[in-house]
Amino acid sequence: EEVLDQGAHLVEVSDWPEADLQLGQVSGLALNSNGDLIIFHRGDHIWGINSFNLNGIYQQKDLGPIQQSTIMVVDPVKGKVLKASGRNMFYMPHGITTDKDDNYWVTDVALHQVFKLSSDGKDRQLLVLGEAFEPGSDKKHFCQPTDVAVDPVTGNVYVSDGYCNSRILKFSPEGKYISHWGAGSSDRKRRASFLIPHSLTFLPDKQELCVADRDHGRIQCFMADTGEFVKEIKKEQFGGEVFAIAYSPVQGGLIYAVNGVPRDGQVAPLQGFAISYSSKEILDSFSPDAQEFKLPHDIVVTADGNVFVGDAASDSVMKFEPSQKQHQQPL
Ligand SMILES: O=C(N[C@@H](O)C(=O)O)c1ccccc1
Repeated sequence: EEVLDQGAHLVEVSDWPEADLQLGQVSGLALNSNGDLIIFHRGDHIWGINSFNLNGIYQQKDLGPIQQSTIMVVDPVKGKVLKASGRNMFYMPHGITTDKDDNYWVTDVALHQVFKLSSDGKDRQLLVLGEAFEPGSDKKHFCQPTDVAVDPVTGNVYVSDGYCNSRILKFSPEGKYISHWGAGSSDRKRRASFLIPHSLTFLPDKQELCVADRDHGRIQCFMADTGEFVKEIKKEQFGGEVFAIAYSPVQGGLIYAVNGVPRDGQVAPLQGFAISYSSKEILDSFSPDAQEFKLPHDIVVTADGNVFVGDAASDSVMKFEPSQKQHQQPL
């Protein structure tokens, strides 16, 4: 179907950021309650074909943790660095999210752990889930966990686990295991099956959790409370891979997504999408005008409709802002 010609079209803000942010592979993006952009990146560590063995065991432990600041707080208007932290803690950063108290929740796919960190610049570990460097699939182990989402009302914590487990786990605010669905869940009602649950976003106005089911090239949404399946959004334009999603409660709910290149070759252009949650229609698609997307890896949307995309291959973050289509240059 055509991209519906209504409302705004997202265009790249080509002069953002003003300064070079000295980023490594950008794996995760988040926003804090002040609207600042939080960037989670890998400094000089690179996820390559030799980073893990076939059992998901990290092979480069002897490199030690990343020395650079892996957590950058950046102002959304100019792209200036406001705060930098996260040194000497991580081996292979992946997902980052904030909770209603502005704590950071991050995943590290080499440590196979989830951390709740203070955002005062001291990175105090307020909660740690999983066992360092020990992959597993029980209630106390993850295998390359990819992302975290936190329900702002209940404080419940959802973890997408991950490259080598294909399940979603639900924990209490204090980190007590509650339930899980996807692989390994016996509960018939929750017969979900994921192929790299890669990104999570919480829908606060619907009390739902949506998952980027990456290699199935689809978005699946569930009741956050029960894990019950609600809906699936799968589009030809995704080309078989959905890497990341974000949500804005405007216009009845908009889901933003970025796609990726499937293992057996590119079948669709790399781009971002704005999708109506209710109609599942693609309302807008967007991509950078100067450089192409290479590995769009995470996406966030601000309260005023600006979108940031982190790219894990071009080591960059790109900003997009809504511009009314009507004022576009005539073709
Ligand atoms: O998925 C991969 N990477 C990205 O998702 C990421 O960097 O998080 C990957 C898989 C195999 C080898 C190399 C990279």
